[in-house]
Amino acid sequence: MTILNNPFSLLFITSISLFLFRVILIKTGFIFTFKRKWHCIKDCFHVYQFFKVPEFSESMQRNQLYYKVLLYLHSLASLEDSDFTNLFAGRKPNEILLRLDTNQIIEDDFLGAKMYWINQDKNLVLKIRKSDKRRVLQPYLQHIHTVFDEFDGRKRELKLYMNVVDDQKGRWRSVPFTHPSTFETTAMESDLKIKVKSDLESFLRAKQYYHKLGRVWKRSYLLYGPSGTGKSSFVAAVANFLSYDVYDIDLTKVSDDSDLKFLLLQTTAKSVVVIEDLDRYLSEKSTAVSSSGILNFMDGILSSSCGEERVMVYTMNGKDHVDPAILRPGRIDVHIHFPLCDFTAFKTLANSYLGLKDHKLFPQVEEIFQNGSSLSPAEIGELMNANRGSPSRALKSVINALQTEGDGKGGRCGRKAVEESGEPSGVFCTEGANAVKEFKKLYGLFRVKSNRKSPSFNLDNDLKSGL
Ligand SMILES: Nc1ncnc2c1ncn2[C@@H]1O[C@H](COP(=O)(O)OP(=O)(O)OP(=O)(O)O)[C@@H](O)[C@H]1O
Ligand SMILES: [Mg+2]
Repeated sequence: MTILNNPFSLLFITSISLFLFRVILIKTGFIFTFKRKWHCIKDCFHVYQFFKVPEFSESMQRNQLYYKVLLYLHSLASLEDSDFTNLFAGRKPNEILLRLDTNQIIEDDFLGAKMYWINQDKNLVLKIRKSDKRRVLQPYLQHIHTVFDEFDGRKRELKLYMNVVDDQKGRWRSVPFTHPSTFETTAMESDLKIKVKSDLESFLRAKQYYHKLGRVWKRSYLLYGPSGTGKSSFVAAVANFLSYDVYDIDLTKVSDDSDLKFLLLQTTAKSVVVIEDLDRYLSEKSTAVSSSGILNFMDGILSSSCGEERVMVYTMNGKDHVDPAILRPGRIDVHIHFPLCDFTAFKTLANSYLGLKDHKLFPQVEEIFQNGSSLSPAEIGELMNANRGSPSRALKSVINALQTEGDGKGGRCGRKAVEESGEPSGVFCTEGANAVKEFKKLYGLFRVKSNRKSPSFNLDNDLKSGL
């Protein structure tokens, strides 16, 4: 009693009690529970309005706003305060990304109003006080657009989408697209490279132009040529050049023509949609999609509603056995031939793989190429890679491989030429030939060997610089 009568003791006990109470509040999470209850009580005195942003529209098209909002929410600091957050490894070393989990609520402040986002399965729901709605809703949505555009302006993380079978959450699965191929690393005629780049650049700027013409804002390319000539690498270079995502369609996983349409519907703008080895699918009939299904995919009415701002790419080993309807003028905008390696392509490869701009063996290589080439850039690149420790050895092994792997006649004749020149190249000759054979086995290159003598890259259709 005497202690309680003493004001100093009383003050001391009160301070200790308050301190302990604070510690309990903070350490136990009681304060969070209290805050939550308080919110519930406050909610009873406000009327809220809800706005749903679904991932897909009624016609199963992807809703761009959904992705914009999701990206915006992932940029908010308050994401860390959500009860349950997913953690993912980022692209940079040691980078960790936070991602909202389903049924979690994230808070945002805008112009003094509280905005709540609820992540439901395939929907994002905005909860906002009715009294704030008229004042803040429009500016808030505009703010989300601006943040997204700023983010998109910086180099965004590209994605590679692949179609899967029987998936409940949509037909596309994505992984980060990290293919390093660029136009600089692709060996092709420099004139052609410049034309393709300017065609893509003018396509990017031509939205109004296409619409004035009543055309869908898309551009399609057919890449054809033997295996290992850089068709797939070219697709990656296009995607990196445009900063577009890639949708790679595996036709064996498409159940019928309408399924193919459905897949196209689910692609997003700013993307490269690719069908690789189209000729093989059609000739082997390894897909349930018909030729007319492919034609509809290429230019069907569907593309007018969801084909905007897309680059479509089809690759083939050769055009010979393909339905002429697919190749008819006007259907695919640009045809690009990918030939076997020529001297120009060789020099680009030597520069990339060996850091060589010139070498005393170059004239010899050029002479061999003048008789026609028998190897693809992939094969020559692999020989250079295997001998990258010694540029001279790499070049000799390329020379020997070109001579040995020539069309029989070229092989014998070439080897003789080397032997006559007194070069100690017998070893390289065998090594080169074996290396190429091994490489061919590895990459399944023993298949089609058509178009062996393909003198240069060419565009079947002139690229229209006006577009
Ligand atoms: N023109 C080229 N320039 C630079 N590298 C090339 C070129 N062609 C092929 N390569 C190299 O060879 C490898 C295989 O090339 P790629 O997969 O692009 O060939 P492809 O034409 O798509 O073959 P396929 O018809 O078998 O699919 C790649 O790793 C690439 O680096
Ligand atoms: Mg390929």
